[in-house]
Amino acid sequence: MSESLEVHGVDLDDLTLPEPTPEQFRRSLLHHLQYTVGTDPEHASKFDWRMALSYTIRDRALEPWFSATRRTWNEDRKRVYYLSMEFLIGRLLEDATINLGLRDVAVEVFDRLGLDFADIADDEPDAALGNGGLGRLAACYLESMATLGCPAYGYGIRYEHGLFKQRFEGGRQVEAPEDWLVTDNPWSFTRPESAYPVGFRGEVVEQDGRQVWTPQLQVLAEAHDTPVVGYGRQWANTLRLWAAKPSADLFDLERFNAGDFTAAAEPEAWARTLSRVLYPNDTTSRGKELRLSQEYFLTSASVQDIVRRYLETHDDLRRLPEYVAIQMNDTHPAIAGPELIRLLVDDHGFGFDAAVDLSTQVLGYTNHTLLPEALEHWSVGLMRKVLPRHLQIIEQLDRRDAELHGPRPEGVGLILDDQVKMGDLAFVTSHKINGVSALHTDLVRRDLFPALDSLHPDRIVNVTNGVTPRRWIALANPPLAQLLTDTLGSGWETDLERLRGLEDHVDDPAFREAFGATKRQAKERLAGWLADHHGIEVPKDALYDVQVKRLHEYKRQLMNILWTIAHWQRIKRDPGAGWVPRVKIFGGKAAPSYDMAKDIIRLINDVAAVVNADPETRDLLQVVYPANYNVSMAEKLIPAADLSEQISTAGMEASGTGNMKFALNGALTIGTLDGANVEIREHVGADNFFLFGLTADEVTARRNEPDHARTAIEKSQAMRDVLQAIAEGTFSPGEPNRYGGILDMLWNSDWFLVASDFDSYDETQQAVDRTYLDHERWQRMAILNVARTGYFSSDRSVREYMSHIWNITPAL
Ligand SMILES: [N-]=[N+]=N[C@]1([C@H](N)O)O[C@H](CO)[C@@H](O)[C@H](O)[C@H]1O
Repeated sequence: MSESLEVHGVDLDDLTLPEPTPEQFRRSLLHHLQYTVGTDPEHASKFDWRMALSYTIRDRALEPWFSATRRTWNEDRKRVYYLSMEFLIGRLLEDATINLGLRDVAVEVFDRLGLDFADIADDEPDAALGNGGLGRLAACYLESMATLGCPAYGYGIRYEHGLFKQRFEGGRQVEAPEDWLVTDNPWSFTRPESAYPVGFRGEVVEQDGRQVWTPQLQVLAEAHDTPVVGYGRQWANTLRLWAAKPSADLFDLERFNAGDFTAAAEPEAWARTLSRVLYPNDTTSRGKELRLSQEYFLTSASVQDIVRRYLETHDDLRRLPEYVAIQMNDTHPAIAGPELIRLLVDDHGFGFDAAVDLSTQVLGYTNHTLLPEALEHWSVGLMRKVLPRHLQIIEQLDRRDAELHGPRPEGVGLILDDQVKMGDLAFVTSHKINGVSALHTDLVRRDLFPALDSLHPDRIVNVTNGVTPRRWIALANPPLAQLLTDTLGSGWETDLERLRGLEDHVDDPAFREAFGATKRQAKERLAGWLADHHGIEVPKDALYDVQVKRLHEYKRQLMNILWTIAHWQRIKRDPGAGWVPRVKIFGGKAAPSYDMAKDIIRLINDVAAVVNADPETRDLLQVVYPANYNVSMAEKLIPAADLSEQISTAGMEASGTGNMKFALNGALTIGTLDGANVEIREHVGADNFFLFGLTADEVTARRNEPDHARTAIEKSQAMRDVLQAIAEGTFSPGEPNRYGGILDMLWNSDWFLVASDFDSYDETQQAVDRTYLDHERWQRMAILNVARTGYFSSDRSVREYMSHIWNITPAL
């Protein structure tokens, strides 16, 4: 701390904690066990120790948090505000411990107490406040912003229930409410002083030439802050999650006194639903009023908080873009444009044009998908009902845009066919729009916003996704992390391009052996965990072939399980052919209303039941599907993988981020030229990537060929044998038609081209087996994958956002 600061006569420097020596750490831990958790070592449960440890680590997070906040205020630094309906954080304890440089001390202290740090850390529930890649990306970006010293706030919703818990009954997915808040959350601080009214419905009347909106309903958004510590303990940012609270006047006392108790509580109950549960759809928008209300709840509370903070030290809102950047994580917070314009015009007297220009300079929009069903649009009627003032602003924006650009091409406009198009709204109210991989950004420009791109040719830029190496290597894969430090020295954690130094060691047999040992360790750890937590026994010396991600037809888990059946049939035909033992590992949830995805889950489990019980093949092929895939499970699965399945229909996976995590942990990718696979292959080299399948343009062409599915199936003996087996009920004894829907789809539509890519996928899988048998060659390829994927650090992505979109320089 540079100059000492006195507040209330307290020298804040006096508050700093002593260096965390093992002894000091032990004392602080036992202090919290006794005085914060309220128990003693003799009676403490795993939960008690975990809470005491969390408070001990949290203490250390507050220093970089306070100093970062003070520096940002004192130096009047520009801040970025990352608005996202999802933050798939996972667990925080071990991540914070590593970023504060306290893992070794903590492990040592728990050893001396006769306890196991990892076991205690495993007791923490995941904060599953997201569906998949989009939510996890937001979490990786927050951690990178803190590590880089980029002043930032993450704004999200404090869902009482995150993504549902998944279990299997008879192979079928069954959902149960997730309840991470059932026990105290040691990482969050309630900020009742930071609460904002958020209005809904009601009407807008013109008074003295001004539009005055009187909401019919109003809730309170209460802030809950979590420190996000950067690696190195130099900086920490804030994740502010809003909880919906009924404003006092919502309880209808009159009705209550009239004895109509439930009706009296109704408005209150409504208020709470705003932050009750996360919508479980990944890349699908359902257009529900509650979802729109949740999106506005998040956005309005956040934009009010941003303007309030700015006006605390600035009085000229025209300079807002110099101090504030707002990033919209997909269209979910796209109402931010109209909301900021509303505040500037209705509360701060700005003219409409000036307000629009100002907002556009402040806002950035990231598009994460091209899937039509994921592009949000709200009916004009619903928008008028829920947000009448914002609809006025959107209509005015649309008129203004038409005036500015003259007659617009067909299909361009914010409101079309009685629908408000949130993608177009986000585009016209942002100064930069980015896609999340090079291929995706090209498709965003060519297919999603061609007209707007030609009107605003400088707005669309690419920022390829990234992942944080702290969680996805240092935390998830300690043996590999240690080998990297032993080989490259420390520092790779914050400068991942240094992994390239491994290329100098690829020819060293001792290094290859050590590298191989880290993979074996990860496999043994996973096998132990699967046995203990899922009662699943897997061989340790097999090729671990892993596909973990949300269940969606474009991600083609179906093609993977169909190939697994073909492989099983091949082994049965010739068991002695020197097969590479394989463990096929699946993980992933389907949106509860996505029936086809749920059928695919059931098929995978049905195939597993038959294949795993087959005495002829079970030593050569196992299929496992541990239920409830989440961030913590990914941290155990990804380091153990030999083969990473990134097999989406080309042009449909905007980026993928699991693909990056697998490559950084030494898995080889079998994949299509889709999303970031393209760039991973460019970085690791075509020789170190198992490519197959149609390209994005070939996909478009193939879809236009009539009967493309039937043609492809008739050409593939292997696929026909697989479909035959399914149709005969091999995997659904007594119910041969169980998968009639899937078979019908494959023969007659197959929009995701499973049949067209099957043989290419099959040939490539056989090449994988041949390569795996050449142990040294596989090791070399695996080492080169780690060495050449430093580019996919989220630090690199965030630096690009800072320079190309947010115009912010790091404080560190
Ligand atoms: N929504 N959404 N989009 C996704 C993922 N499903 O969350 O965003 C992820 C993060 O950008 C992408 O990696 C992924 O390809 C894309 O489908």
